[in-house]
Amino acid sequence: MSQRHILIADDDHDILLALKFLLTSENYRVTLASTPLQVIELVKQNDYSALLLDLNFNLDTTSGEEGLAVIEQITKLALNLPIVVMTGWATVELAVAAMQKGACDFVQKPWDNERLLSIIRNQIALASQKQENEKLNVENQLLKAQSGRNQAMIAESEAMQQLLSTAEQVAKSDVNVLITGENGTGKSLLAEYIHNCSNRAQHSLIQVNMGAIAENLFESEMFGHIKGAFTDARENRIGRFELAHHGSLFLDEIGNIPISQQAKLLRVLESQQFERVGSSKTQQVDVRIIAATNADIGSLIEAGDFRQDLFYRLNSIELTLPSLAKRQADIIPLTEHYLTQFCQKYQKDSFTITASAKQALISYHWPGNIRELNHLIERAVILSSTNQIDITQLNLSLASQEHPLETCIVNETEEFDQPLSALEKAIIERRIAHFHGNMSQAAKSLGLSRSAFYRRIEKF
Ligand SMILES: Nc1ncnc2c1ncn2[C@@H]1O[C@H](COP(=O)(O)OP(=O)(O)OP(=O)(O)O)[C@@H](O)[C@H]1O
Repeated sequence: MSQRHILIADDDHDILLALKFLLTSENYRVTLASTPLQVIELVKQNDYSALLLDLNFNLDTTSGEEGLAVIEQITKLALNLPIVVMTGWATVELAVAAMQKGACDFVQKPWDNERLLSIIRNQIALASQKQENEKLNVENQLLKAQSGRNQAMIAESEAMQQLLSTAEQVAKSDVNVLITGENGTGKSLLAEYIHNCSNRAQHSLIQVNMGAIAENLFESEMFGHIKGAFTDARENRIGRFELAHHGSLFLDEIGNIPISQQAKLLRVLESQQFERVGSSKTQQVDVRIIAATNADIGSLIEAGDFRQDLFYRLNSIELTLPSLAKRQADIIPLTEHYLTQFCQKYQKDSFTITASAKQALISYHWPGNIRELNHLIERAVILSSTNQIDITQLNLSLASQEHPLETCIVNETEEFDQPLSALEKAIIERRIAHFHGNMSQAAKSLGLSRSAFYRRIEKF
């Protein structure tokens, strides 16, 4: 464990020296400050494990006002820094006031060495536990949203073999990667693959869908906020950059980053520094960015909707996933993979596919790529009354009609077998396929805002 660093603040030189002696002999690293201003500056620039703070500096020696003002500022700067206050004029009222401002314990001068050391030890342990919990809470929420990931990647075609071998090489370097490709070609899966092959694999891969974040919450989601920073900020909240520290951050659908927020993102990518909303303390992170898009970023740049400098930061290396129609050698292995998966899920015996069905799958143009194949096989497994998939069960003729909107609803007999959520999912898929992956148009056609549309997609 790295050496714990304690900041001690008092205007009495002898007290500073005595405490320094005590704490260094216990193997703490110690920094001393003798004015409130110094304390604030030091906390802004460094990370400490605890602050031992005298409540009375020169101006006024008994009220504790100066110390209380320092506590108020420090709690906004260093969210999880435990503050232990000391004073020679301890009163219950002052102790209570200090705790209300955010101090976590109180010591009266002259102090008892053992008690002081035990308080510091306990408060440091509590603070790191609290920080860990805060991180775990948000991570759990994200993991729930991402559950079902960590899937096998089927890549038998020449094109995919080459792509994966380049991805492995790129993964070992720490450069930012941009993954491009049509909807449903496996961009998220490739991002996971790159993270898992990288030296950061032991740390988290944090995913953010840029289209799903409301513009006014962008900063808070990405950089976190402190309690009270805005009306709904009832608790401190860790942002995605902080969560991805030492790991990778996957920015999906980067074409949807609002132009008003792009400069803020660029700054973090350039300096790896940011501030939580409401805090003036700058934090340093070590994060590798993997971004993905199916949009034509070149046109967005021309239209003034995407910053060129941000694009250059994101696409140090660009990897393009071929559409499924361009990797026919993957179609049957993927089909078999999904058959096994859905037979298990729906507790059915294994399925076989007829030669004509295989041929139809290979010849089909797959506008929705692997996602479309996945859903088609799921549907076939659910609806089939035998354990064989023939061309008739595939319904490819319907699919190949370029997904007209009129066929958005599954046919009536099927409709009565399906829960509302399945129908909603089917409609959303159809709209996406109909508009060739243009999410804004698909959302608009359903009378939804883009972020409401993305929230539904994430739900499924
Ligand atoms: N090579 C593959 N092997 C197995 N399954 C795959 C493969 N590629 C993609 N999939 C599956 O296809 C579906 C779509 O993949 P994914 O979400 O990664 O695509 P995407 O390109 O990120 O889509 P979008 O652009 O819509 O966000 C997922 O269920 C994923 O598990």
